[in-house]
Amino acid sequence: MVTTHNLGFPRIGARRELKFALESYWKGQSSREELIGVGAQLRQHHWQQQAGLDLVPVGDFSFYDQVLDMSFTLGNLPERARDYRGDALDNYFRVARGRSTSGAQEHGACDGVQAGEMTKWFDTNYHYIVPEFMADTTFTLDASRMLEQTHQALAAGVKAKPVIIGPVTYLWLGKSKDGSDRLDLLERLLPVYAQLLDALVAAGVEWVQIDEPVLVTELDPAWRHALSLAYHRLNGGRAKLLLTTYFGQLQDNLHLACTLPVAGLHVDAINARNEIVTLVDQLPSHKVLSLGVVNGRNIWKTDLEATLDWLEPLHERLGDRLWLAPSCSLLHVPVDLAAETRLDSEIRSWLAFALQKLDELTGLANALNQGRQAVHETLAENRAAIVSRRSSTRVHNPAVKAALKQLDADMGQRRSPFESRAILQSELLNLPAFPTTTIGSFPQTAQIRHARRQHKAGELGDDAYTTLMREEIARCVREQEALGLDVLVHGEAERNDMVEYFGEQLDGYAFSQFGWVQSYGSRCVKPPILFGDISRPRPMTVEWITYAQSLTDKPMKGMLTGPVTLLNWSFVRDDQPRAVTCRQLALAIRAEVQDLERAGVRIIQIDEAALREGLPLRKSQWDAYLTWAVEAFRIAANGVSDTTQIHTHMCYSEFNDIMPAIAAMDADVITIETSRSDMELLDVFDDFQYPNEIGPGVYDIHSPNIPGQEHIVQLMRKAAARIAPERLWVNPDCGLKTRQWEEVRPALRNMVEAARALRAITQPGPRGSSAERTAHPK
Ligand SMILES: Nc1nc2c(c(=O)[nH]1)N[C@@H](CNc1ccc(C(=O)N[C@@H](CCC(=O)N[C@@H](CCC(=O)N[C@@H](CCC(=O)O)C(=O)O)C(=O)O)C(=O)O)cc1)CN2
Ligand code: MET
Ligand SMILES: [Zn+2]
Repeated sequence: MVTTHNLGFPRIGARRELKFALESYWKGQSSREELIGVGAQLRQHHWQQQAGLDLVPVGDFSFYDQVLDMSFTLGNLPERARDYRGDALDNYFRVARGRSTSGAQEHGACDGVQAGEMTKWFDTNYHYIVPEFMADTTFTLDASRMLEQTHQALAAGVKAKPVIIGPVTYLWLGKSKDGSDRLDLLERLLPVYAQLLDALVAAGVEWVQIDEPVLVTELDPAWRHALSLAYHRLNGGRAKLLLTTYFGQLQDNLHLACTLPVAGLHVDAINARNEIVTLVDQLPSHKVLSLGVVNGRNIWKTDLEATLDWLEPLHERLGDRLWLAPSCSLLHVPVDLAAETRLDSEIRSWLAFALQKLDELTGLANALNQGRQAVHETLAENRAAIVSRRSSTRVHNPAVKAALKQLDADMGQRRSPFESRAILQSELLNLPAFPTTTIGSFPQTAQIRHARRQHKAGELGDDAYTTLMREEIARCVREQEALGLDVLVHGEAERNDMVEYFGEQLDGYAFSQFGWVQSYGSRCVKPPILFGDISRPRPMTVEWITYAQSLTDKPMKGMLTGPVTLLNWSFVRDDQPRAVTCRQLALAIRAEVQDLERAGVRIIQIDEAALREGLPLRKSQWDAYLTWAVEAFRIAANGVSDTTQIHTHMCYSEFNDIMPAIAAMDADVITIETSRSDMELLDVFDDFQYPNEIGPGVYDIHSPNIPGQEHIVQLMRKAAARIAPERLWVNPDCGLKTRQWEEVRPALRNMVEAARALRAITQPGPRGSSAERTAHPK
């Protein structure tokens, strides 16, 4: 019999129950017990929903992040959080979210602490809390969370398979704080893992899923050796280990993955389909092979018959050793398609969310165990959906395909080089030195969200909604004028999200009502569903921006999301290369850029926050990706005259290995995150002689702390030591939507004051002047 199992279930809840419970607890509106109760109920419910499987994941639930959970399990708290005497859950949230000292003083305790760094989980839009290491880091087991959840599951009759992050991936995900080698900690880490595995077996489980997704990345010999050492050491215990990889191919780690001494191996059979036959050949005959045959990263139905055509011969060879699962944890997809009553029924028939994906898995297993005849109805229904999607006129739009054919290289080319553009733009815009601006969004207040919800529910008419949003924009403009900012934004009040908002307005996109996916902590996104050829039926932002511009004499930035970010943060079609989809998006955004220019908008920002995120996990594939991604941005951005200033924004700062691509985007101004790194990350712009203008973030918007004016001046002076001052802008790290006005106001006031102070102490040359001295990289 084929065994079915799942690698992880979306824990936020079908109605985001966990999000609301967390936020209410954080605001002090509900008790610790209530929060813990919601967690227990969600787990129970999710196990019930997975009861049709042979093995169900346990320990995949988390109150904030599974990597932070692992840090607590291993006793690896950041030094600054170690001797906290308060409640353990409270300490966990302190590390996850940070706590400002000023806030703490209100409670009469000094429990302020800096948040752990957050970074993206492989190539997903999920963000984890980075483990921190030092040469003297030691580990001690705290198995309480894993054991409680395991006991809860076993008591409820769940066929529990605990899930943990493997030791090598755990080290790989973390950062050394003192420059020491993380791998030196492996010897200290392994005994704690051995204890944890023993404790789980003692609790009554047979299998443990141990995730080592590092196996799909390029590993140097030291990391491969670490894997070998780790699993030879852990092999002595009684737990049956299912070594689990996902998100890619094993390639040159394939042999290693096959030979590590474990009881079973899980691989992503969506991304690594071409490796499976080799794997079956090489895998020792006592091992189980779990194939991830249902895509855990998208929302399309699996082609069941094609999958069976491929699986049946493998089943014949492997027999009971064959297990089936989704390709990765279902954390990255929404819970239940059944809730989506408003989706167009044709499009809906093509989709599968987490619960539907598990049904597909059971269907496949039944077909293998009992023959296709046993599930012929399921197969017929599935076939109809697959055929309908393949041939639907909703998917294919000849006009879009024709426009794509018309694309030529000139479309991605500005008319003049940056040096000439900078001079023209500076004459026209007449900005002071160190111009101040923000990244786009201002606080999304409860009133704004509430109004949008009422509008969506039909309780608030279009006109009333527009009026409310205009009022919010007007308020935002007034606030910025009062602060004395130089380049204003409209504040993005009318946008639910920077990606979904555009998805809702483009043809070729569908969107769900409840398709939430966790992005970090309690924050979720509802990725729109890109199912067909993309076109823009009408301008999307022009009215809002021209309204905002009409309220002020200061320049108003147009604000768009770029094609690469729309692609990477949507669920996209799998029936054509991503590069092609991206080019279609680029054409739609290009038309919007040109409409904004025509409407008199002189500065247009095109956010590419997810450009780096889309980098393939293997460096050998970076060039190909960057080539089409940069080309798409250039098509979107460069259809304007020299006098229009193009900005782009990226909310990260590690550009070291992609600098030529960043320069090739040729944006007039790029705003980036740098405040936490003390401007050191600008070295690469200096080394590379990046020629265009840069706004290094001086205000860490992820922290509740308000940056002082002095601090900002210091940061900017450090920036000016690396970048010619006439090419510098002053701005926050990212948008302000998750912050409160009470925090934003004083922070921006200090930022504007800092820019004024800078102007008094530094007199930069005219804009465009230093650019002439540096060679253009292309
Ligand atoms: N797509 C995307 N990815 C991204 C980012 C991003 O901004 N967008 N930023 C980076 C960090 N990730 C983030 C992800 C989400 C949020 C965020 O703020 N999400 C919001 C939801 C945003 C949203 O879509 N809001 C909707 C729905 C709001 C809502 O929940 N309304 C309530 C009702 C409220 C009321 O009636 O008062 C409801 O429907 O129940 C809207 O504004 O319309 C949240 O989780 O709280 C922030 C950062 C990286 N990845
Ligand atoms: N313009 C967007 C904002 O300010 C950019 C965000 S990048 C995640 O929110
Ligand atoms: Zn950002």
